[in-house]
Amino acid sequence: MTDVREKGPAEAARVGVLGARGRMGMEVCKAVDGAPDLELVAAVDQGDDLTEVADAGAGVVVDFTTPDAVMDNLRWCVERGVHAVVGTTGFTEQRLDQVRGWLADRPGVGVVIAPNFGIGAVLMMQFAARAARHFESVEIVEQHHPRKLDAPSGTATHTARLIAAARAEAGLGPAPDATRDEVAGARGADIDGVRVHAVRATGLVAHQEVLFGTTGETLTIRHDSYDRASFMPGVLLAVREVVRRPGLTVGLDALLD
Ligand SMILES: NC(=O)C1=CN([C@@H]2O[C@H](COP(=O)(O)OP(=O)(O)OC[C@H]3O[C@@H](n4cnc5c(N)ncnc54)[C@H](O)[C@@H]3O)[C@@H](O)[C@H]2O)C=CC1
Ligand SMILES: O=C(O)C1=N[C@H](C(=O)O)C[C@H](O)C1
Repeated sequence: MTDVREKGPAEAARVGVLGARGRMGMEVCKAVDGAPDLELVAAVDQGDDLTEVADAGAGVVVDFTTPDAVMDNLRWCVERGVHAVVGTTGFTEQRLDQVRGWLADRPGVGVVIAPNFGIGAVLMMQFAARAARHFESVEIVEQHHPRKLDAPSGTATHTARLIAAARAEAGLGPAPDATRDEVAGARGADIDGVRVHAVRATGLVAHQEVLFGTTGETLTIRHDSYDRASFMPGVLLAVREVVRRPGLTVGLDALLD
Protein backbone atom coordinates (compact mmCIF):
# COMPACT_ATOMS: atom_id res chain seq x y z
CA MET A 1 0.00 0.00 0.00
CA THR A 2 1.54 3.36 -0.99
CA ASP A 3 1.77 5.91 1.79
CA VAL A 4 1.40 9.59 0.98
CA ARG A 5 4.30 10.38 3.29
CA GLU A 6 6.59 8.68 0.78
CA LYS A 7 5.27 10.96 -1.94
CA GLY A 8 6.46 14.41 -2.96
CA PRO A 9 4.52 17.69 -2.58
CA ALA A 10 3.14 17.34 -6.10
CA GLU A 11 1.30 14.18 -5.11
CA ALA A 12 -0.01 15.84 -1.93
CA ALA A 13 -1.69 18.42 -4.17
CA ARG A 14 -3.52 15.64 -6.02
CA VAL A 15 -7.04 15.73 -4.67
CA GLY A 16 -9.82 13.13 -4.63
CA VAL A 17 -13.41 14.09 -3.84
CA LEU A 18 -15.87 11.69 -2.15
CA GLY A 19 -19.55 12.53 -2.61
CA ALA A 20 -18.56 14.08 -5.93
CA ARG A 21 -22.08 14.05 -7.40
CA GLY A 22 -23.64 15.70 -4.33
CA ARG A 23 -24.40 19.40 -3.87
CA MET A 24 -21.17 20.10 -2.00
CA GLY A 25 -19.08 17.53 -3.86
CA MET A 26 -19.83 19.13 -7.24
CA GLU A 27 -18.87 22.56 -5.90
CA VAL A 28 -15.64 21.16 -4.43
CA CYS A 29 -14.72 19.47 -7.73
CA LYS A 30 -15.19 22.82 -9.49
CA ALA A 31 -13.14 24.70 -6.89
CA VAL A 32 -10.26 22.19 -6.93
CA ASP A 33 -10.29 22.13 -10.73
CA GLY A 34 -10.04 25.92 -10.79
CA ALA A 35 -7.17 26.13 -8.28
CA PRO A 36 -3.81 26.48 -10.05
CA ASP A 37 -1.87 24.58 -7.36
CA LEU A 38 -4.29 21.64 -7.03
CA GLU A 39 -5.30 18.82 -9.35
CA LEU A 40 -8.60 16.94 -9.24
CA VAL A 41 -7.55 13.32 -9.80
CA ALA A 42 -10.58 11.36 -8.58
CA ALA A 43 -14.30 12.12 -8.26
CA VAL A 44 -16.07 9.30 -6.43
CA ASP A 45 -19.68 8.85 -5.37
CA GLN A 46 -21.83 6.07 -3.94
CA GLY A 47 -21.33 2.81 -5.83
CA ASP A 48 -17.92 3.81 -7.19
CA ASP A 49 -14.83 1.97 -6.02
CA LEU A 50 -12.62 3.81 -3.53
CA THR A 51 -9.56 2.21 -5.10
CA GLU A 52 -10.00 4.84 -7.86
CA VAL A 53 -8.64 7.32 -5.31
CA ALA A 54 -5.57 5.20 -4.59
CA ASP A 55 -4.99 4.36 -8.25
CA ALA A 56 -5.11 8.07 -9.13
CA GLY A 57 -2.42 8.79 -6.53
CA ALA A 58 -4.51 11.24 -4.51
CA GLY A 59 -2.62 12.69 -1.56
CA VAL A 60 -5.63 14.49 -0.08
CA VAL A 61 -9.27 13.42 -0.04
CA VAL A 62 -12.21 15.75 0.55
CA ASP A 63 -15.33 14.05 1.97
CA PHE A 64 -18.81 15.54 1.69
CA THR A 65 -20.93 12.39 1.85
CA THR A 66 -23.31 11.29 4.61
CA PRO A 67 -22.95 10.60 8.33
CA ASP A 68 -23.52 6.88 7.52
CA ALA A 69 -20.71 6.72 4.95
CA VAL A 70 -18.05 9.03 6.30
CA MET A 71 -16.44 6.83 8.97
CA ASP A 72 -15.64 3.99 6.56
CA ASN A 73 -14.26 6.49 4.05
CA LEU A 74 -12.12 8.20 6.64
CA ARG A 75 -10.73 4.96 8.00
CA TRP A 76 -9.85 3.89 4.47
CA CYS A 77 -7.94 7.18 3.92
CA VAL A 78 -6.05 7.10 7.22
CA GLU A 79 -5.00 3.47 6.76
CA ARG A 80 -3.54 4.33 3.35
CA GLY A 81 -1.77 7.50 4.54
CA VAL A 82 -4.08 9.78 2.56
CA HIS A 83 -4.76 13.12 4.29
CA ALA A 84 -8.46 13.96 4.65
CA VAL A 85 -10.57 17.10 4.78
CA VAL A 86 -14.06 16.31 6.02
CA GLY A 87 -17.16 18.49 5.90
CA THR A 88 -19.69 15.71 6.42
CA THR A 89 -21.72 16.09 9.59
CA GLY A 90 -22.46 13.63 12.41
CA PHE A 91 -19.21 13.81 14.37
CA THR A 92 -19.83 13.02 18.05
CA GLU A 93 -16.98 13.01 20.61
CA GLN A 94 -17.05 9.22 20.33
CA ARG A 95 -16.51 9.38 16.56
CA LEU A 96 -13.70 11.92 16.96
CA ASP A 97 -11.99 9.59 19.47
CA GLN A 98 -12.26 6.75 16.98
CA VAL A 99 -10.49 8.89 14.36
CA ARG A 100 -7.78 9.81 16.88
CA GLY A 101 -7.30 6.08 17.49
CA TRP A 102 -6.73 5.36 13.77
CA LEU A 103 -4.36 8.33 13.49
CA ALA A 104 -2.29 7.08 16.42
CA ASP A 105 -1.16 4.24 14.14
CA ARG A 106 -0.40 6.61 11.23
CA PRO A 107 1.48 9.53 12.84
CA GLY A 108 2.20 11.52 9.65
CA VAL A 109 -1.38 11.67 8.43
CA GLY A 110 -3.54 14.78 8.84
CA VAL A 111 -7.33 14.96 9.13
CA VAL A 112 -9.30 18.21 9.27
CA ILE A 113 -12.95 17.86 10.26
CA ALA A 114 -14.97 21.08 10.22
CA PRO A 115 -18.70 21.44 10.87
CA ASN A 116 -18.69 24.55 8.68
CA PHE A 117 -16.09 25.76 6.16
CA GLY A 118 -17.66 29.22 5.75
CA ILE A 119 -15.29 31.83 7.16
CA GLY A 120 -18.25 33.90 8.36
CA ALA A 121 -19.75 30.86 10.05
CA VAL A 122 -16.49 30.13 11.87
CA LEU A 123 -16.43 33.75 13.12
CA MET A 124 -20.11 33.51 14.11
CA MET A 125 -19.27 30.49 16.29
CA GLN A 126 -16.30 32.28 17.84
CA PHE A 127 -18.39 35.41 18.57
CA ALA A 128 -21.13 33.25 20.09
CA ALA A 129 -18.64 31.45 22.35
CA ARG A 130 -17.28 34.84 23.45
CA ALA A 131 -20.72 36.29 24.17
CA ALA A 132 -22.00 33.21 26.01
CA ARG A 133 -20.78 34.03 29.51
CA HIS A 134 -22.47 37.47 29.51
CA PHE A 135 -26.09 36.32 28.91
CA GLU A 136 -28.40 34.21 31.06
CA SER A 137 -30.50 33.06 28.06
CA VAL A 138 -29.42 31.61 24.75
CA GLU A 139 -31.17 29.75 21.92
CA ILE A 140 -29.98 28.70 18.46
CA VAL A 141 -32.14 28.76 15.31
CA GLU A 142 -30.60 27.00 12.31
CA GLN A 143 -32.28 27.25 8.89
CA HIS A 144 -31.50 25.02 5.90
CA HIS A 145 -32.72 23.80 2.52
CA PRO A 146 -35.31 21.00 2.83
CA ARG A 147 -33.09 18.33 1.23
CA LYS A 148 -30.74 18.37 4.20
CA LEU A 149 -30.76 14.89 5.79
CA ASP A 150 -29.78 15.72 9.36
CA ALA A 151 -31.16 17.96 12.13
CA PRO A 152 -29.97 19.82 14.00
CA SER A 153 -27.12 20.90 11.75
CA GLY A 154 -23.51 20.10 12.57
CA THR A 155 -22.88 23.82 12.93
CA ALA A 156 -25.71 24.27 15.44
CA THR A 157 -24.57 21.25 17.45
CA HIS A 158 -20.98 22.53 17.53
CA THR A 159 -22.13 26.05 18.47
CA ALA A 160 -24.30 24.70 21.28
CA ARG A 161 -21.37 22.74 22.68
CA LEU A 162 -19.08 25.78 22.55
CA ILE A 163 -21.71 27.90 24.30
CA ALA A 164 -22.37 25.23 26.93
CA ALA A 165 -18.63 24.98 27.69
CA ALA A 166 -18.33 28.77 28.01
CA ARG A 167 -21.39 28.93 30.29
CA ALA A 168 -20.04 26.13 32.49
CA GLU A 169 -16.66 27.87 32.75
CA ALA A 170 -18.41 31.10 33.78
CA GLY A 171 -20.46 29.24 36.40
CA LEU A 172 -23.81 29.95 34.70
CA GLY A 173 -26.64 27.56 35.50
CA PRO A 174 -29.47 26.56 33.18
CA ALA A 175 -31.17 29.36 31.21
CA PRO A 176 -34.44 30.45 32.89
CA ASP A 177 -37.45 28.73 31.35
CA ALA A 178 -40.81 28.18 33.04
CA THR A 179 -42.48 26.87 29.86
CA ARG A 180 -44.04 23.42 29.78
CA ASP A 181 -43.93 21.69 26.36
CA GLU A 182 -47.62 21.34 25.39
CA VAL A 183 -46.53 19.64 22.15
CA ALA A 184 -43.36 17.56 22.02
CA GLY A 185 -40.56 19.46 20.31
CA ALA A 186 -42.12 22.91 20.73
CA ARG A 187 -39.07 24.11 22.63
CA GLY A 188 -36.60 22.51 20.25
CA ALA A 189 -33.80 20.04 20.94
CA ASP A 190 -31.65 20.24 24.04
CA ILE A 191 -27.92 20.07 23.30
CA ASP A 192 -25.86 20.32 26.48
CA GLY A 193 -28.59 22.55 27.96
CA VAL A 194 -28.86 24.85 24.92
CA ARG A 195 -32.15 24.87 22.96
CA VAL A 196 -31.70 24.37 19.20
CA HIS A 197 -34.49 24.89 16.64
CA ALA A 198 -34.21 23.54 13.09
CA VAL A 199 -36.13 25.19 10.23
CA ARG A 200 -36.30 23.66 6.73
CA ALA A 201 -37.63 25.71 3.80
CA THR A 202 -37.22 25.84 0.04
CA GLY A 203 -35.08 28.81 -0.96
CA LEU A 204 -32.77 28.56 2.04
CA VAL A 205 -29.17 27.34 1.80
CA ALA A 206 -27.53 27.45 5.28
CA HIS A 207 -28.26 30.03 7.96
CA GLN A 208 -27.96 30.33 11.71
CA GLU A 209 -28.97 32.78 14.41
CA VAL A 210 -27.75 32.68 17.99
CA LEU A 211 -30.04 34.69 20.23
CA PHE A 212 -28.72 35.80 23.62
CA GLY A 213 -30.80 37.54 26.28
CA THR A 214 -30.26 39.21 29.61
CA THR A 215 -32.04 41.91 31.59
CA GLY A 216 -33.29 44.61 29.20
CA GLU A 217 -31.30 43.54 26.13
CA THR A 218 -30.77 40.83 23.54
CA LEU A 219 -27.91 40.15 21.17
CA THR A 220 -28.44 38.29 17.89
CA ILE A 221 -25.49 36.88 15.98
CA ARG A 222 -26.47 35.72 12.50
CA HIS A 223 -24.67 34.11 9.61
CA ASP A 224 -26.05 33.36 6.12
CA SER A 225 -24.59 31.19 3.37
CA TYR A 226 -26.59 32.10 0.26
CA ASP A 227 -24.46 29.96 -2.06
CA ARG A 228 -22.30 26.84 -1.55
CA ALA A 229 -19.43 28.82 -3.07
CA SER A 230 -19.19 30.39 0.40
CA PHE A 231 -17.65 27.16 1.75
CA MET A 232 -14.95 26.86 -0.92
CA PRO A 233 -12.23 29.25 0.42
CA GLY A 234 -12.34 27.29 3.69
CA VAL A 235 -12.25 23.91 1.94
CA LEU A 236 -9.29 24.91 -0.25
CA LEU A 237 -7.47 26.35 2.77
CA ALA A 238 -7.91 23.03 4.58
CA VAL A 239 -6.74 21.03 1.54
CA ARG A 240 -3.53 23.08 1.39
CA GLU A 241 -2.96 23.00 5.17
CA VAL A 242 -3.88 19.42 6.07
CA VAL A 243 -0.61 18.03 4.67
CA ARG A 244 1.27 20.19 7.21
CA ARG A 245 -0.91 19.26 10.18
CA PRO A 246 -0.54 15.65 11.27
CA GLY A 247 -3.22 14.32 13.61
CA LEU A 248 -6.78 15.51 14.02
CA THR A 249 -7.78 19.16 13.66
CA VAL A 250 -11.41 19.92 14.53
CA GLY A 251 -12.80 23.15 13.12
CA LEU A 252 -11.18 25.73 10.89
CA ASP A 253 -10.22 28.07 13.73
CA ALA A 254 -6.58 26.94 14.02
CA LEU A 255 -6.08 27.29 10.25
CA LEU A 256 -7.35 30.86 10.21
CA ASP A 257 -5.09 32.16 13.04
N1 LIG B 1 -18.81 21.47 6.70
C1 LIG B 1 -19.45 22.27 5.84
O1 LIG B 1 -19.07 23.43 5.62
C2 LIG B 1 -20.64 21.74 5.11
C3 LIG B 1 -21.07 20.48 5.38
N2 LIG B 1 -22.10 19.93 4.68
C4 LIG B 1 -22.38 18.53 4.98
O2 LIG B 1 -21.84 17.75 3.91
C5 LIG B 1 -22.63 16.58 3.73
C6 LIG B 1 -23.09 16.50 2.29
O3 LIG B 1 -23.97 17.56 2.02
P1 LIG B 1 -24.62 17.72 0.56
O4 LIG B 1 -23.55 17.81 -0.47
O5 LIG B 1 -25.61 18.82 0.68
O6 LIG B 1 -25.39 16.33 0.43
P2 LIG B 1 -25.79 15.53 -0.91
O7 LIG B 1 -26.82 14.53 -0.48
O8 LIG B 1 -26.10 16.48 -2.00
O9 LIG B 1 -24.42 14.76 -1.30
C7 LIG B 1 -23.92 13.64 -0.67
C8 LIG B 1 -23.31 12.76 -1.75
O10 LIG B 1 -22.58 11.71 -1.13
C9 LIG B 1 -22.80 10.54 -1.91
N3 LIG B 1 -22.44 9.36 -1.12
C10 LIG B 1 -23.19 8.68 -0.20
N4 LIG B 1 -22.48 7.65 0.28
C11 LIG B 1 -21.27 7.67 -0.33
C12 LIG B 1 -20.10 6.88 -0.24
N5 LIG B 1 -20.06 5.80 0.58
N6 LIG B 1 -19.03 7.19 -1.00
C13 LIG B 1 -19.07 8.23 -1.83
N7 LIG B 1 -20.15 9.04 -1.97
C14 LIG B 1 -21.22 8.76 -1.21
C15 LIG B 1 -24.27 10.62 -2.31
O11 LIG B 1 -24.57 9.77 -3.39
C16 LIG B 1 -24.36 12.11 -2.66
O12 LIG B 1 -24.04 12.33 -4.02
C17 LIG B 1 -23.77 16.68 4.76
O13 LIG B 1 -23.39 15.98 5.93
C18 LIG B 1 -23.85 18.17 5.04
O14 LIG B 1 -24.40 18.48 6.28
C19 LIG B 1 -22.76 20.63 3.73
C20 LIG B 1 -22.40 21.91 3.45
C21 LIG B 1 -21.30 22.57 4.11
O1 LIG C 1 -26.25 20.34 4.85
C1 LIG C 1 -25.89 21.53 4.67
O2 LIG C 1 -26.30 22.20 3.73
C2 LIG C 1 -24.95 22.12 5.62
N1 LIG C 1 -24.43 21.35 6.53
C3 LIG C 1 -23.50 21.75 7.53
C4 LIG C 1 -24.15 21.64 8.89
O3 LIG C 1 -24.91 20.70 9.13
O4 LIG C 1 -23.85 22.48 9.76
C5 LIG C 1 -22.89 23.11 7.26
C6 LIG C 1 -23.85 24.10 6.68
O5 LIG C 1 -24.76 24.45 7.67
C7 LIG C 1 -24.55 23.54 5.47
